[in-house]
Amino acid sequence: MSVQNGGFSASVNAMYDRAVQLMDLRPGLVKKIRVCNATYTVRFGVRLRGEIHTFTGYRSVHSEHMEPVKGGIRYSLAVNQDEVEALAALMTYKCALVETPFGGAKGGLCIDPTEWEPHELEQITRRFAYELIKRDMINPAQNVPAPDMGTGEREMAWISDQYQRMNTTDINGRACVTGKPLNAGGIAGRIEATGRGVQYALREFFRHDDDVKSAGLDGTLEGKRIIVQGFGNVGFHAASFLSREDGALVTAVLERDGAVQSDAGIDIDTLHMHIRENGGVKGFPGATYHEDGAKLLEAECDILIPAAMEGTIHEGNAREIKAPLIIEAANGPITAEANDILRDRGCIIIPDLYANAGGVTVSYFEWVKNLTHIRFGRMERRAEEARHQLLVDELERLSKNRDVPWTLSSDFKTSYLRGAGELELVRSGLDDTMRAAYGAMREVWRARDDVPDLRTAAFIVSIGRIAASYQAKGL
Ligand SMILES: NC(=O)c1ccc[n+]([C@@H]2O[C@H](COP(=O)([O-])OP(=O)(O)OC[C@H]3O[C@@H](n4cnc5c(N)ncnc54)[C@H](O)[C@@H]3O)[C@@H](O)[C@H]2O)c1
Repeated sequence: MSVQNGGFSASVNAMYDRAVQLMDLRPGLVKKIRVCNATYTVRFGVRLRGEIHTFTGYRSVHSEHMEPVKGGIRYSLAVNQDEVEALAALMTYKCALVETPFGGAKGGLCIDPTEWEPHELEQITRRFAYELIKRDMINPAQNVPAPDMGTGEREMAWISDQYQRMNTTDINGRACVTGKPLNAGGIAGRIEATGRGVQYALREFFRHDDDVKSAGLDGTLEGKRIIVQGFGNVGFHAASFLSREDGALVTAVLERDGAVQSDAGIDIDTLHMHIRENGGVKGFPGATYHEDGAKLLEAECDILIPAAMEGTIHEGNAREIKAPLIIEAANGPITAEANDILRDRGCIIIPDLYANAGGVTVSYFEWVKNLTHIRFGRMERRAEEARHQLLVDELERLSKNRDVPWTLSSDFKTSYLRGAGELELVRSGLDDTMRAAYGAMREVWRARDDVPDLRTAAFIVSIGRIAASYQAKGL
């Protein structure tokens, strides 16, 4: 694991401790919120290629102040207990910040998914899910996973199906996991939700001139030079939306096998295709290849988007980073030590708790959709249409009256009656969530001289809400 000085959990806890020092909370509650409630380790065997292979997996529950608990399942050889516990803690704080009614959890399996064929991965995933389901560590009311590094909608479909086979009478079975394909109970816009959320977070930041000036920048996202580390689900979608829809210029992309750089901007879709066909960025035409990809974290740019994994910006390279604005699309990409070095140099960091909350926000919509058993948007559309129809009829009746000097245009009617489809509802719900959470975080940051950065402000908002939830329950 690349997080330095004591591990990922220590880094998250250091950030937590800084925030609680600025709050008025009882010491017992401070400790209760910080500790990880439970971590389950499972070792299981699967017969593959004529051999029994033993795998190690984890499911960690950080906080059950709200249930179900929520958090992705990661497939990576680097997965370990400290990592899942840190990620579970971040889920607790993230859910509170964006007001999704979940506690925090995370899971992981020590595996390199590229080493296995899809049918083998299915066997492994179903067996891992079986181990967790039989202990209620996957359950629509208690513990709801989602995709993370190395997993996607395919794995979520297998997990959902495994749960439903083992719980045939649970009518809410599909809600046991989110991030499923659309035809298996998923929701429009979930795959790209985290990248979309990064885009909405940056748009919100650029709506506040003071904040933009604090980073030494000006204007809008148009023409801003962006460097992206990690071109997976989150990094690719964020880069794609920001370049296609906001006019930003992605000048470098860093991947496992190196980095590609072009001051004229990289075509995101072409690079995506190149990586699919070649397994890495090397050989991408029209851009300079650098074997030491991580070195490009230090290149000149306006916005740096670490979207790979934790701890890639640490004490060892933080002084060399030139980006005035960093948005943490990954979880924990900046260690606690690096955070302070960067802040002291004037860099503004939009923290992970907020920046990558798009995934869990849209997962919440998917969970609600599964529990209601109705396509998101369908009810709303009918109700809205009926309401609008009444209004339109009334206005039309009035307009026929000679005393009223105007008539309704057909454009007005069309747009008023269009209603909202699932994707529109998901996007507007996500946008609303990202704006509200930024507002809450920013208010604390700007109102208090003792709050040094957006991250501390985010923790203060989130811990305050978790504390209120525990207190309301009478703990
Ligand atoms: N998928 C989600 O919905 C979601 C939601 C919230 C947060 N996150 C976080 O975002 C990060 C990325 O997740 P993802 O789902 O996009 O994973 P992914 O597996 O789809 O993509 C990760 C990408 O990063 C690359 N990578 C890994 N290590 C690297 C390194 N050291 N340098 C450069 N590139 C590297 C991988 O090759 C891969 O392309 C993780 O920290 C994850 O916890 C993901």
